[in-house]
Parts: sequence; C-alpha cells; structure tokens
Amino acid sequence: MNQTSPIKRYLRSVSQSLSIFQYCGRAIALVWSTDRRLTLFLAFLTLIAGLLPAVVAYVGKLIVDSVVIASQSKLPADQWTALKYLGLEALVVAILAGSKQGLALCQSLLRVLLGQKVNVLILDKALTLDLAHFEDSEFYDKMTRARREASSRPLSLVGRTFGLVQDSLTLITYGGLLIHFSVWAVLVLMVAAVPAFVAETRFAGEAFRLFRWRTPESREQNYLEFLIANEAPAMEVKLYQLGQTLLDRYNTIFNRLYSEDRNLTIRRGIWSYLLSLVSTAAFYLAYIWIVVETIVGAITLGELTMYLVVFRQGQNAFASILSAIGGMYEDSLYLSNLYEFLEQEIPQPQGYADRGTSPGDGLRFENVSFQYPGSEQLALNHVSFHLKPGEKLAIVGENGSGKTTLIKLLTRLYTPNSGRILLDGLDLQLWNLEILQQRIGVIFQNFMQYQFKVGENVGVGDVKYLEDHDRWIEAAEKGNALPFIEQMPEGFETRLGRWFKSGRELSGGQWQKIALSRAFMRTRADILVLDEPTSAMDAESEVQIFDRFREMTSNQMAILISHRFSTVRMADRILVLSMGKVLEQGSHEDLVKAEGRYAHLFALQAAGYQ
Ligand SMILES: Nc1ncnc2c1ncn2[C@@H]1O[C@H](COP(=O)(O)OP(=O)(O)OP(=O)(O)O)[C@@H](O)[C@H]1O
Repeated sequence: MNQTSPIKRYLRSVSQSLSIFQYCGRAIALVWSTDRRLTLFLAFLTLIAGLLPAVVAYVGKLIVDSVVIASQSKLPADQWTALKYLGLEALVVAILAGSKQGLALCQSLLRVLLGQKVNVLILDKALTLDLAHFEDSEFYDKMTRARREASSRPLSLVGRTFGLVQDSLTLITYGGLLIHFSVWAVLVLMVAAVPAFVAETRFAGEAFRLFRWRTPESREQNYLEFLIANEAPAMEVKLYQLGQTLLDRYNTIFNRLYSEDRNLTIRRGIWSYLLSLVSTAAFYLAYIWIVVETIVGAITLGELTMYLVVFRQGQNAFASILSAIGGMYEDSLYLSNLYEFLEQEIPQPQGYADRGTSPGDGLRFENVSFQYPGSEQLALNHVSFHLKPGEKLAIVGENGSGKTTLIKLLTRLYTPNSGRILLDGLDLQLWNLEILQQRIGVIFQNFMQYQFKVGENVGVGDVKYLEDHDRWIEAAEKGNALPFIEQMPEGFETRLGRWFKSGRELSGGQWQKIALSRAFMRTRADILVLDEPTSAMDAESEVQIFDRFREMTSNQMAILISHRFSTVRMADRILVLSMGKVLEQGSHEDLVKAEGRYAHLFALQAAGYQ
C-alpha cells in the first residue's frame, strides 16, 4: 500500500502551491520589455508602499510613548518631541498615499501598453500558422484561450506579484517589530497562515482546470452570439425564425457552466473562511498575550499601540496576500496557456529555390494523393496531369470530388501525402514559399468580402500594389467590375459592406466581379486559378469575361473550376474528377467523342437549354 506520511503530503501541497511563482518572472520580463522606465518606477513605489506601514506603526509607538512621558514630566521639550513625532507620522502617511496613487497610475498605463503587446504577440503568431492549424479544433481552442483576457491577465499577474511583494514586505517588517516581543509569537502566526494559503492555491487551480476544460463550450457560446447578433446570419435567423432556439441553446450552456461555477465558488468561500479563522485565532492568541504583558507592565503603552496597529494591518495585509495568491494562480495558468500557444512549434516552410530546374515545363501533378487530417477518405487519389505555360485547364466533377483540394495543394496550403507536384521541373516543397505563392493568383469560391474600400478590395490581390489606382482600374476592367464601380458615387473610394458607416453592400455577382478583378491584379503570376469564378454572374457578364479570357491570360496557365460547361468548353484541356480520382482528361472535343462521363454531363446541361 502506498503510504505517504501526512508531513510529506503536506510538504507536497506546499510545493505545488509554490509553483504559482513560476510564471511571475516571465510576467515581469514581459512588462520589463514593454516599458522599462514604468517597470522600474513600479518596483520602486512597491518598495516604498511595502516598507512605510511599519514606519507608521513605529512612529505611532513613539507618539504614544512621548505623550505618556510628556504628560508625566510636563516639560515643554517633551511636549515638543511628541508634536514632532506627530508631524513625522503625517509626512510618512502623505508619502505612503502618494506612492499608492503612483502605483495605480503606473499600472493603468502599463495595462494599455501590455495589452497591446500581448495581442500583437498572439496575432504575430497567428500569422505563422498553417491552414491546418485553423481547422484543428484543439489548436483553435488554445488560441481562443490565449486571446481571451490577453489584455488583462499579464498585467494582473504583475500587479499581484508586486502587490504580494509589497504586502510581504509589510508583513516582514511588522514581524521585525513583533520579534522584539517574542520570536514564538512570530512563528505561531506564520505556521497558522499556511493552511489558508494552501487552500487558496488549490481552489484557484481547480477553477483554472474548469476554465480550461470548458473552452469548447465558451466557443460555442461565442458562435451562438455571433449568429444572433451579426449582420451576415441575420437574414436566415429571421426568416427561419431561429432566434429563440439559438437563444435557448445559449442559455442552456450558460446554466450548466453557472451551476459548476456556483458549486466551486461556494466551496471555495466556505473553506477559505474556515481556514482563515485558524490564522485569526492565532492572531488573537498573540494579541491576548500582548495585552496581558501590557497589564503586568512588561511592555509600554506605546508598544501596545504599535502591536495593535501591527495586528490590525497585518491581518489586512495577510488577507490581501491570500486573495493575491488565489488570483495569481489563475493568472499564472493563463500565462502558461499563452506561452503554450506562443511556443507551439510551427514547422518552418522548407525550400529556398526561386526558380525551377527546367523553366517553361509548367505544372505537373504526379500521382498525387491527399487525405485531410482526421479524415478516413482520400480527398485526392493518384491524380496526374501536365499543364504547359499558356494552357488553360478546366476541372469538373461532382460536389466533394476534390477540385478545391487540388488547388489547396497547388498553393501549398496543404502538402500531399504521396506523389509530387512540380513547377518548372522542381517539387513545390523545394520552392521558397513566398516566391511560389507570388507566382499563383487564386480566387477561391468562398473568397473574402473585405469591409474595405472598393479599390483595396481589388488591390489585396497583390499587396505590393494595394494602393495603386491605375492597377485597380486595369484589374477591374478585366474582371468586368469597372462599369458598376464607376457608377458608385465615390467610385473606387466607396467602402464596401455594412460594418462601418456609409458602407455599401454589393450583390453576389458584383462581389464575384470584385474577386475576379482581385485575381487579375496578379499580372506577374504565371498560374491563375479561378474556383467557380462566374457562378453568381449574369450570362452576359460571363460571356464578356470569357470572350476575352484567352487574350487577358495569354502567357499564363489558368486553372478553372466550374460547373458551367459553357465556361469549361473553352479550356485546352478538361480534367474530370470523381471521388478524388481522374476519370478522364482531354479537350472538349476529345471528351465528347469519348462518350464518357463528361459527354453525358455536357449533354444533360445542353438539353436543359433546348
Ligand atoms: N478542411 C477539410 N477537412 C476535412 N475534409 C475536407 C476538408 N475540406 C474538404 N474536405 C473533404 O474533402 C473532399 C473534397 O472536397 P473539395 O472541397 O475538394 O470538393 P470540391 O470538388 O471542391 O466540391 P464542390 O464542388 O462542392 O466545391 C470532400 O469529401 C470534403 O468533405
């Protein structure tokens, strides 16, 4: 049987409790790197605010003793001494109040700076993440936990650490005063304080585990809030009358979380109270002892007054140390979370090549297979094709056949599980990622609708020319967006979307034209990928775009994904995908002649127009 002695268990609890201090250093380093002067000032003021209460208590003793002496001797010199001590106490109290005010000031300035710093650290890290990280719910939880409270927790930990130092200094100096009376009194007080300290840290740890465990629920709550109170889902929520159901779900989650919170809070409150009674009892035992010693005349009236202050204030300092520790544990655990996120290893993209081994070879897929993490099915299964510079490839296939996945692999958002993708004869993995991505212009079917100006919405296609007005016009012209942009009162300066004042909403087809123009910003790209580029456009716009498409992209390889065969047939080559496999490939004429799947689908669509 595993028998651990109560002393060992007790020591283990204490050492577990001491682990709260492990993140204090990191928090202080963070604050130090945010603003050195403010941190130094904070430390200096903490020192003053920690030491002065004992000085006040001691001067109090001097006042009482000198008053007793003066009242007995009636000498003006003694009376003057008493008044001088009084003046001294007033001065010390004024300095103490000043230092407390200064502390509050430093903290509120640091809070803003530190909040910004931590948010930037998190966002910087988020920029280095792979797409797969955003799709991994566990990792996403980590990021949500880190972002939540990012602006308040680090400073709160620093504030509490400094507060703890301040209160500990006060207690130590009080102890110094009390030690004159009896070493034993000091020892008894210290030992009596430990159970409350351990209980406090334990409950704080439990609270944190609860907080950590329930991140998925909190995220679901955030999501429900988004559905209920945002513009994008508002239309469906209203028309499908989903509002009340969503709100009920929101309340159910809250009620569950609340009942757990309530239980913990009540248990924590009761235990903290009971254990703090132990230390209060010890305080009062020592207090009785002092009173008795005064009655028998072993200590002076001044000393009694001083110990009275020491006990009253000491208890306050002790209580605030306890609550600081409770909070510090939660703060530390938050920080552990933050660092867990910030220090998560992100595999750095390998590959440094800026050109291929056989320039002009174009793009090759060689037996490429891919499975999404956590999925059992292959999304792409031994896909091979070759696209030469200037050629246009169309990909067709039923929903879920792997078309978009193919593009994600081409743009290196994911890496194939087997097979190779070569650009100009060189495996994509060996290319420098930035250079590779600059060579590819993509619009995805779920492209972003930025709540920016029209011009910027086009400009994001090539961030180097984000603000280049001439390029906007050129790209918008190719994307057939220019006519409606010119009709807007502020043209390219019009803000899009409804999030900001005077924003203008566009129709689905108009947004698609903006997105298409975005792809045409990439004049230097030699591969253009358009995933369902014209699905929301009217027939006339589509014809206009594709009539000129060859001429606009004459030197570029283009990959078009579309369910519209009017668009597809203009491609040099068509790839028919089904369940991740290439069923057939060839030109429109070849495939019609082959009378396979493509011919069947084409006939179906053509029949619809007759
Ligand atoms: N992020 C993802 N994680 C896991 N599986 C995914 C993910 N994205 C797509 N899939 C799965 O991979 C398969 C291929 O999806 P893909 O988006 O490539 O299809 P698609 O041909 O572009 O379809 P559509 O015509 O509907 O756009 C589908 O079975 C889909 O469920």
